[in-house]
Amino acid sequence: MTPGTLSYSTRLDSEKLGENFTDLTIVPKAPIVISGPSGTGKSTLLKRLFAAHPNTFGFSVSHTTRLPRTGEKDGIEYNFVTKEAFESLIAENAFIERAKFSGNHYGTSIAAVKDVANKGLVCILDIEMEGVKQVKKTDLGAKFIFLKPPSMAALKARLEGRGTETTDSLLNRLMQAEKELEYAEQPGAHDKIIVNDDLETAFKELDEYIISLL
Ligand SMILES: Nc1ncnc2c1ncn2[C@@H]1O[C@H](COP(=O)(O)OP(=O)(O)OP(=O)(O)O)[C@@H](O)[C@H]1O
Repeated sequence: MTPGTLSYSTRLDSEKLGENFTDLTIVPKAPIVISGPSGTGKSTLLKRLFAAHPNTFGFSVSHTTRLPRTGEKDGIEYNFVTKEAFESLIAENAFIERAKFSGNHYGTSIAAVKDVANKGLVCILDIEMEGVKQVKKTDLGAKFIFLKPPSMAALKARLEGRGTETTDSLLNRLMQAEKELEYAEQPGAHDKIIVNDDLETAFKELDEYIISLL
């Protein structure tokens, strides 16, 4: 079955049976975790994946203490919260994973993951290395995909090209990238490693792998 066929028939079923319906025969029980250095292209590829398969996947909306970038909306890209609010959620054990990165807290709440499943969608978790390690400790049975940049030079160029980083945050992200790449080298760290060099090729590989899980 081609990905196109799958997407089309899923959309038809949804239209016939209700907005939130997804054919349970093609929905895995486990979330799919995608990680990789900041700037490697996770958001870019996931946007395409969601567009190619409407009514199939959902993001859990993470919490963060970092400030919204231009155009980002609360509750859409992230739940933007204060440090105090984030700490209260930690105390309530609300998170399945959380990490501090570039001076800011990020976290995925259990409620946010459940919200996705409650809509009949497969939860895609876009998280960083410490989060991956923490999800591995749970019994969610997640599948782990690592998105790798073709080189550190390409990663730096992408972060610079995105225009979102200061000199400091760029350096922090590149240092963190080295750690992520080192972790990804460990056998069994991820179920699938995809190099995002040519965007079309990387998308095809990601799409085919994910469809093979459904
Ligand atoms: N294959 C590619 N070739 C060239 N540029 C790319 C490629 N994939 C993504 N980019 C560009 O690289 C930049 C970073 O991509 P993106 O924001 O998707 O990364 P990310 O992994 O989601 O980062 P973060 O973890 O910081 O959110 C963007 O400007 C994007 O357009």
